[in-house]
Order: sequence, then C-alpha cells, then structure tokens
Amino acid sequence: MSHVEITEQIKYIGADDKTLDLFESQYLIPNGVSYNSYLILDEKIAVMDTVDMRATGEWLRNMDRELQGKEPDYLIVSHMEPDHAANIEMLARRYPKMQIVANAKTFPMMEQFFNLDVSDRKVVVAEGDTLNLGKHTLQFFMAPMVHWPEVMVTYEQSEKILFSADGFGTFGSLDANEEWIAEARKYYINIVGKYGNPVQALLKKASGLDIQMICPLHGPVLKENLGYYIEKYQIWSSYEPEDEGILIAYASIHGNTKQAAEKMRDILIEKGAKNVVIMDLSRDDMARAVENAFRYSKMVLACATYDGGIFPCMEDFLNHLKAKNYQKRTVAFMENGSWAPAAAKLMKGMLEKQKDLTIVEPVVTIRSTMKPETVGVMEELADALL
Ligand SMILES: Cc1cc2nc3c(=O)[nH]c(=O)nc-3n(C[C@H](O)[C@H](O)[C@H](O)COP(=O)(O)O)c2cc1C
Repeated sequence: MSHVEITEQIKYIGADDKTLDLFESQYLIPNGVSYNSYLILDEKIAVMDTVDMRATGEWLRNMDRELQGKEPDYLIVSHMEPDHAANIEMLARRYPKMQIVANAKTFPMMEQFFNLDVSDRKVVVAEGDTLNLGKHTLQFFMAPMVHWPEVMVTYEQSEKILFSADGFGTFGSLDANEEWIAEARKYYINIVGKYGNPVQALLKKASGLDIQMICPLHGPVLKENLGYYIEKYQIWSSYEPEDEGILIAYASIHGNTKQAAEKMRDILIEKGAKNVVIMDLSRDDMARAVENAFRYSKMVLACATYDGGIFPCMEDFLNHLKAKNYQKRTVAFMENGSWAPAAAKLMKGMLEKQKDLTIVEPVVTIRSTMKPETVGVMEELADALL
C-alpha cells in the first residue's frame, strides 16, 4: 500500500491496482490505477466510499488497521460506479448498524447493483445538507453528470477538504509517483470530457468554498497549489485548447500516408510550428491521441481510403472525438487512395456537427505515394495552418 498522509483524524485506506489490463475495459494504464477511499475518525466514524472488487482485501486490511476494533457509523457514497461502489453490500453486511449516506438518485441505483435492503438505515442528503461527526462536519454538494447522474462531492468544513469523487482524479497507481498532469488530462478528457457544462457548474460551487486539500477517488491527494489544478479543469471543461500546437493523427495501411504525415510534421517544424505531435492511430494509445486532440489548438488528420470509407482506426478516433464533444479547434485533412480517394470528404462529414471547428484548406490528396506536387500542396496547407 502507498502511504498517504491526510490529517490526524482522516486516513487514506485505498489501494493501488497494478495488474488491471484496461481501465473501464478500454483505457491503457501502464502505471496502474489507485482506488482511493478515506476514513474519518471522529466521535462518529465515516468511511468515504469503498473500492473496486479487485482491491477489497487490501482495503479491508487498511480499514481494520485504522479502526482498531471500532465500527464505522456511516458510509458516504459519492458515486455508484463499481470501481468505488463494489463493496457497499459487503460493508453493509459487515457492519449492520452502519448508516448509508447518499443522495436520492443513488439509492435506486444501489438497489440495481445489490440485493440489499437499506431502507431502515439510509440517510438521504440533498444539496448543502450537513452531517456532523464531532469535530468534523461533512457538507454535500450535488455534481450531476460529473460523470454519472448521482455523483456528489463532500466538503469537510473543519479541515477544509474536498472529497471530489472522480473529479481531479488520474490514472496511475500512487507509488508510480508521476506528475499529476501526465495522467490527469488523459483521465479527464476521456472519462469526463463529454460533460463540460456539469463540470463548470461544479467548479462554480467549489469556488464558494475555502478548499485546502482535494481528496479524489483516483490518483494523488492534492495539497498544494490547488489553483493550478482548478485552472486546468476550467480550461478542459470550457473546451478551450490548453496549448498552441498541432496534433497530426494518421491512419495508414502500408506506410505511405504515414510517410506523408511525417513529411507534414517536418514541414510544419521547418516553418516554425511549436508543439507538433504525431500519432499513429493503429498503434499508439487511442486515449492519448484523444487527449492530444483536446490539448492542442490544431489537428491534421491523415488517412488512407479503405473500401470506399475511412481506415477503421481513424473512424474510431473520430467517433471518440465526437463522443467527447470535440470543438473550438482548427482541423486540416490529408487523404490517400489508389483509385478513388475519399477519406478527406468522409472525415470532414464525420466532424461536420462539431461546434466551432475551423477547417483549413487545401486538402492534401495523395495518390498512393507522395510526389513533389503533393509536397507543394502540403507546404501550402502548412502556411494556411500557421
Ligand atoms: C483493403 C483495402 C481497401 C482499399 N480501398 C480503397 C478505396 O476504396 N479507394 C481507394 O482509392 N483506395 C483504396 N485502397 C488503397 C489505399 O487507400 C491506397 O493504396 C493508399 O495509398 C494506402 O495508403 P497507405 O500506404 O498509407 O496505407 C485500399 C487498400 C486496401 C488495402
């Protein structure tokens, strides 16, 4: 277990998971993930969320060590996704007197996930309600659709700690000691990215609180320089580009489109472009590609035509961008085809409903391999992009 110091009466009891292959069955997590859970030891004892089924044993050992024979009075449920909620039934059976604190949207979901009747021990909380534990007072704020409908966050008033549910979370186990941003942006864009407006609403509520520490459900506890993290969330949730830069994302069957994409990168750099990042959609981490599309202000899509359509990994990428509300960016197209190149028109069509996209011309059309005249068009496109 990673040792995480919170405060004298608030203990970290979560666990790292370094063996999961794919988070949510789709995200590569080479450095694992942590399932965070916390214990508040006061006159009344509160458990702040449970953990994934994969971490039950370690979580219980951590809890038992801190409880020293005492029993929790409350389980606070901020979110019903199984990576945090999987152990609700087990904990409720282990501590039959423990009350379960959650909002009105949470309890019906609890019945869906578990065969558990909590009617005689449920505490239904609503916006702004408080729960006194002794020295500590918990105050609840609803955060619907960040990123499930029942999500709520909890503010502990005496130590000024925000238990932020999945907000401010990251991939990566705690002992990986990565910089927060290395995994937090990928986590936010891919998991919460669709819900910019709900995140903005939560940030507005948070701005009215004096927050000294943020305890998320994944990744490091944030103790210093909180303005930095909040500013990143402001940028991401407003869909503004975080950095001036260009993502070149390519989908190539036999390598010719890849060569053209690399040539485009070289041209852009020669012309003075900063932050040019190139990604192979067949092989690179798709979630990283999505992250970079949102991070940078501009994107060049380069794709081979495939059976009259778009090469599948590009189609997959564009579907991800659409699902996450990709907007407010500048986009250019390069296509390849040996008899009827159509990828540019089809890619453009897939993005046509996205808000505030600026499409930059000319389209670069490659017929099988790059020729000097193709490079000329690429030079023109680079000038238009910069
Ligand atoms: C299975 C398959 C289907 C293809 N379908 C089309 C097509 O519908 N229209 C077209 O112009 N080219 C088509 N092509 C040709 C490629 O788009 C073309 O050779 C292109 O240069 C491939 O670029 P790459 O070297 O980056 O893979 C197809 C190629 C393959 C392998």
